[in-house]
Amino acid sequence: MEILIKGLRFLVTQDDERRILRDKDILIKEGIIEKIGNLRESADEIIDGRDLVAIPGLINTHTHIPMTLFRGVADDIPLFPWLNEKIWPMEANLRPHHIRAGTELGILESVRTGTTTIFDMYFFEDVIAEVFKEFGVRGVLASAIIDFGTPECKNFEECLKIADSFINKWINDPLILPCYGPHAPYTVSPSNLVEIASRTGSWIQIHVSETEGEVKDIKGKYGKSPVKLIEEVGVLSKRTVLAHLVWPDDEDLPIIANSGSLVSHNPISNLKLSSGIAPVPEMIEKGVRVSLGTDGAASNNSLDMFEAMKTAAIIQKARKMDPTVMPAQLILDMATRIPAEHLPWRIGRIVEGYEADIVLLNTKVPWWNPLHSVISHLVYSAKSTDVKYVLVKGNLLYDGSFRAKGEEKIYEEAEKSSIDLLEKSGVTSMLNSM
Ligand SMILES: CSC[C@H]1O[C@@H](n2cnc3c(O)ncnc32)[C@H](O)[C@@H]1O
Ligand SMILES: [Zn+2]
Repeated sequence: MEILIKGLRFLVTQDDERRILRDKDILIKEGIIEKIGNLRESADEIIDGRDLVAIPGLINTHTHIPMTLFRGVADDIPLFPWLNEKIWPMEANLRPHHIRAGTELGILESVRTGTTTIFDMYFFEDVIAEVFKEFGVRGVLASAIIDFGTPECKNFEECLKIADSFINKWINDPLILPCYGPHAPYTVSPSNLVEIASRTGSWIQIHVSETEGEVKDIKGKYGKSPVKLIEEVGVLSKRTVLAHLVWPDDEDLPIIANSGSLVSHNPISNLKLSSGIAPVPEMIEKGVRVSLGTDGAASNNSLDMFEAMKTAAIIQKARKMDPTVMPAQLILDMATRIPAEHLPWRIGRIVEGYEADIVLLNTKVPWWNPLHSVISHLVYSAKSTDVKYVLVKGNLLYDGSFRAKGEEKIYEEAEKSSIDLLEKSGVTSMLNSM
C-alpha cells in the first residue's frame, strides 16, 4: 500500500535542524516514510497537500482515556476531593463495556485533534489495548495499581498480577507499549513500589508531586519528598514517566535529570484542579526531559494537545514575567520528538525511514493567515479543528471522517455508559430530564 501526499504547502520535519520544507511530497510505503522530495504522480492513494501543513503526529504523554465518560461531572474542586468524593465513587462501578465505550470516544477525540500516540493509565487496560488495536492508534498503556484495589482488583497483589499478565500479553505488539501504572506514592506503599520496580526492563507511569498537600503528606510520613522516595525504591529510569511534578523541590530536579525519566507536564489539568503551575523552565534548565499531556477529560476537560501546547507556553511567560521562556519550537518538541526519543518506535519526526505518523492541517482559515511563521502559528494560533488528515503507521485513520467506526455510534454508546455510571453512583445528569 502506497500513499502519496503531493505538493505540501509546508512540511515541519522536526529533524535535528528543525527544517521546514515547502512544496514537497511525502511517499509512504508499508507504513514507512519512504521518500520526501518532488516525486512522481501515482500511488494507491493520493492526498492533495496544496493548502496543508504536515507535522509529526502529536504525542499525549499523560491521560486516562475512558474518563471521557466523566467529562463535566466533577468540575471546580481541587484534586483530593475530586478523587475521593466524585471520581472514585463513580469509577467503582466501571465494567469492561464502559471502558470500551469511553476509550472509543477518547480515541476519536484524540485522533480528530491530531494525537497519534497516547500514554494512558487506567483500569481494564487490556480492553483499552484492544480498542487501540482496532482503531490503529499507538498506545503506551499502563495497567493501574492501587494498594486498596481498583474496579478490577481487590488489593495490590491482584492488581500486580493483572498488570504482569497485561505486560506479557502485549510486550511484542508493534502498536502497544505495555507499562505498570502504580497510581501515586500516596496510594502505593514503598515496599509495593519496590516490587513493581524489580520487574526488569519494565515501563512505569506514576503520578508524582502533583499537589503541595501530597508533598507535605509524604514528607510528614516518610521524611523525604515523593521524588526522593520513588528514587530510593528504584522507580526512576529512562522507562519511567512522572505525571505532573508541579511541586518538585531543589534536590528533586537533579535526581530526575540523572535518571533520564520523562516528566509529563499537564498544564490544563493543573490549572483547573488548582494544583499549581509546574516550574517547567527550571526543570528544563536542570536537564529534566519534559513532554506534554492533557490528563483525563474529567479534569481538563478535553484531550486537545493544541490547547495543551498553547497553555504550556503562555502560563510560563506570565509566571516568569518573561516572554522569552518556553518558545514555540520548544513546545512543539515537547509534543513530538522529545517523548518520541524515549519510545521504541521511530516517530516524532517526518524524515525518511521513520514511521508515518503524520497530521495534516488546513491553512485556509483566517487564523493561519498571513503565514510568516509556521511554528508560531502551530502553537499560538492553530485550532485542533484544523486537523484534516491523520495517519498512524501509514494508515489513514481520519480524512474528515473517522474511518474505524461511525462517530454517531461512538457518541451513543458513550452516553449510555456514562448515564449508567452516573445513575449507579447517584449523580444526577441533565440528560435524564430531557
Ligand atoms: C492508576 S491511574 C488511574 C486513576 O488515576 C485517577 N486520576 C486521574 N487523574 C488524576 C490526577 O490528576 N491525579 C491523581 N489521580 C488521577 C483516575 O481517576 C483513576 O482513579
Ligand atoms: Zn492523571
